[in-house]
Amino acid sequence: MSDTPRQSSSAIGWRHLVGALVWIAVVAAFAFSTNEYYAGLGASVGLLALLGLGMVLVTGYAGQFSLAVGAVYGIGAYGSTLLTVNYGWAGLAAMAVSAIVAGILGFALARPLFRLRGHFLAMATLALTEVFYLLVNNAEFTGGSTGLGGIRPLELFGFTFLSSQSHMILNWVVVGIVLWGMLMLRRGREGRALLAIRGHEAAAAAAGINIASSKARVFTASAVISSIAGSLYAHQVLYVNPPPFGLITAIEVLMIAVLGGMRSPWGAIVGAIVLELLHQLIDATLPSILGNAAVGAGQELVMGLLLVVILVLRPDGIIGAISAAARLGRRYTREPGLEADAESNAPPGDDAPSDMASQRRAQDLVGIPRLGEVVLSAEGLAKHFGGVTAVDGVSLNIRAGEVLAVIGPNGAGKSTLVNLLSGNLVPNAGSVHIDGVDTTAMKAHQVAAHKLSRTFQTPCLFEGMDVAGTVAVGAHLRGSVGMLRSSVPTFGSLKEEETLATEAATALNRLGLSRLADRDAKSLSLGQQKQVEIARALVASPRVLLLDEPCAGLNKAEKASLMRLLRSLGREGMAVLVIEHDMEFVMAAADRVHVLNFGSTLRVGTPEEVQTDQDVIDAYLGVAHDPQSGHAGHEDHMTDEGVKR
Ligand SMILES: Nc1ncnc2c1ncn2[C@@H]1O[C@H](COP(=O)(O)OP(=O)(O)OP(=O)(O)O)[C@@H](O)[C@H]1O
Repeated sequence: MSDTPRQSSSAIGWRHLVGALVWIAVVAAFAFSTNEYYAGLGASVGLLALLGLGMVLVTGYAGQFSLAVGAVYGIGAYGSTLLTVNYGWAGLAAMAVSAIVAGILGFALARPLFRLRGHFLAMATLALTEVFYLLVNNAEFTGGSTGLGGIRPLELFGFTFLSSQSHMILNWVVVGIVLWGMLMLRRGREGRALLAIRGHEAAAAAAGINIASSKARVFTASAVISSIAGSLYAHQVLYVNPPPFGLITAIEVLMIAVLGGMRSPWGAIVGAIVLELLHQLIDATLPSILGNAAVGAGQELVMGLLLVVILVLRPDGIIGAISAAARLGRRYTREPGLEADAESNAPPGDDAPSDMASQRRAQDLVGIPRLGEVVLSAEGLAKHFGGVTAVDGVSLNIRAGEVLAVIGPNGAGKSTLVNLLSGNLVPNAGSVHIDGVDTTAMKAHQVAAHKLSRTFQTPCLFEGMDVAGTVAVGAHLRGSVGMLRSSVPTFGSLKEEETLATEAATALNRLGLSRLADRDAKSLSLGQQKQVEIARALVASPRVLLLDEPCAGLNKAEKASLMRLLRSLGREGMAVLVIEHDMEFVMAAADRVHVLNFGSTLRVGTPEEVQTDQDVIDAYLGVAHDPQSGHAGHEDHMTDEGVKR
């Protein structure tokens, strides 16, 4: 199952309404058919599911491992408590203000926090939870370790939430709303952006996604959700003390998300329910095995072991396992021949409705420089990595309608040069201008907004995303729907989503990839992945296109089609820079060739001039240059094109 189901206006409507009614009916049926004790348990599981949803949002969607959940849960609980007990506020107003405070704090802390990665981020966010715990445990105004009581139950439209049944229904209605919002978010532009960030930050930034801003917004949203859970807790238990807001809760919520599956919001729901069932099972069986005294320690031991087993065997959790089984089922039930059909990949450009593509390009390129005008110019670019000078004073121009090939031996600085042009790296010296605008110090997403798109030497696709979703990420800057409008779709946001999906389909069609639209992009062959990246770059309608070794993994027919595609892009006025080791391709496709050696420019000229230049032959083409194979006499090698900054 792909993480990126697409959204259309038909996706919202009666099916969602029916889903909501079924959700409420099931929750109400459970609440009213059981006793106070189990309804109370159901209410607690609802709160844990809500906290799990917050974690899935920030960790599962955006890939940022945060354990700040204890602290924000506590902000909601203590905020509601203090405002209602000390100032006599109504519960709903206290809940709203606490959520706003948690959101503001989340937003303020997000930027410094998300400079950290992996376990450093986990440690820092865990420290936040611990600091909050120490604060409320020692401060006088929070009642210290004794806590605070006297909280009033929640009242809504004259109804007072007193019974466990009412708490359960309220909690699960809130869970349902957040679940729906998160499912909607995942289907839209902002959800795709988060999944792209999770998958590959450099590629996400190159597609125009503002990574820092997206992370800050998702952390804010997660803080608001956890804070609401805290407020609900306070108004249901009517007493708060520090223990529920510490380390143990953070780990329990992590356990829920891991058990259920981080990738889907359903994981939080399933994880919370299954974890509670496991608790019940252990409570029922452990005393007879270990004796009553060891039950607490035994619980923790069993849960810890379970966490390790899940992480080793099924890191995508129960929902991941269900999805894998469903995929397997689909494969067996699929009509014979369909799979083979999906495998067969028409060469790029062959099934492209060229008139449609040209029409779209013509629309997109209104107002851009005329053929031959300089679109991108770089002056004296230099980049050092410690003692290594990767690029040393390189200057170049790319003109509208031309294909400029950059060639040179391995390690000559070609990829570094592209990273400098695209904003993925900041130069130590020199400047870059696009359409006269100085983009030298801009970040990759800002450069992308100046109509520069790129592909990577090693395809940078996104885990769990299908081909259509991957390409739609490239259209990020063509849309404007933000997180809130993605989560609560409106007619306008759905319309925009349909437009982006159409744009992605057009780009896929142009590359001959339409039949692969539903396939997991990372499961494709290297050549197909390279083409998906080109489609992702093209859907942004760039003025400058940078291709890093696009021929790697392509067969002869696919290379010929790529050549045709480059020519047609040239005719449409795009400025193309292509790094390539395949000399036959370079000589046929390029208008000019820029030869790099040891980070410096060795020669610039037409393919014919460069091909016969003795310095170029000595440095790169060499005696081993084989016109049959078309490859220069140097071994290709792949480097990981991660975030190099
Ligand atoms: N992030 C980095 N840290 C340190 N050194 C780097 C980094 N990126 C590139 N280099 C070095 O800079 C030099 C140029 O590397 P670059 O990848 O730009 O060369 P290239 O011409 O693209 O090579 P290839 O054709 O093999 O891809 C190499 O010596 C490489 O080891």
